[in-house]
Amino acid sequence: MVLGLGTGSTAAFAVDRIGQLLKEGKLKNIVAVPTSIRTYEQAKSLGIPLATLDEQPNLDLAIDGADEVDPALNVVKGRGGALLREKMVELASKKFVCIVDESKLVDGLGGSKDAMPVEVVQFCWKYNLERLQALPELAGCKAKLRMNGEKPYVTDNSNYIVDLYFDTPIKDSHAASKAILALVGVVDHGLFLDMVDVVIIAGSTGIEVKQK
Ligand SMILES: O=C(CO)[C@H](O)[C@H](O)COP(=O)(O)O
Repeated sequence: MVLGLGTGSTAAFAVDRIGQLLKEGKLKNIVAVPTSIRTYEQAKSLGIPLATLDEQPNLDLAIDGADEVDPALNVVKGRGGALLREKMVELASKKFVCIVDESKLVDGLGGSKDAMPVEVVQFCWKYNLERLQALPELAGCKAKLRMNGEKPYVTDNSNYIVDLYFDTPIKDSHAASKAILALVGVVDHGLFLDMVDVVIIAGSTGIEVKQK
């Protein structure tokens, strides 16, 4: 089985568990494609056999966390900065499972008031930040360059991230996705639309599984 390994504090538990099952001999014949350098290092330290997307372009299953989940199982991802590799790996997977806790559930994407990330090239990032903020499809959003201390945060792909903040949920996330991707210099965004097959939600009363 070819497995996509997500990034973030929740996905890290899944990666640990996969490593443990391999060690105990309860899981065999898997190869995993990590979605970030962080996850690559974690998986390597656990002895999980690894490959790149170039080597394994057809994945059976990808497991990852998410920042927001709407009722149609569309999600926001990328507050951990790994959105581009996550989207590439998860789109290449036959099945994509998200694991979240109930705090991630929203009525509409952008509704948590926290960041919806957009990965942009470093060249004239400010120009693109202003163009993102001015898109009618993102009406009223505030855009901020993600920082790492005094310096801009740099992704595994050597790009910057512009975080978008909304007062109210995005009206039409498909239109927003299209408009963002039409800006030259934008690499990708954290709207993962029509991608998730299953969401496993941990809540105070137990586990709930939602599927498409
Ligand atoms: O998209 C991601 C990283 O780019 C993460 O999956 C997302 O931010 C959720 O992280 P966490 O499980 O730590 O809340």
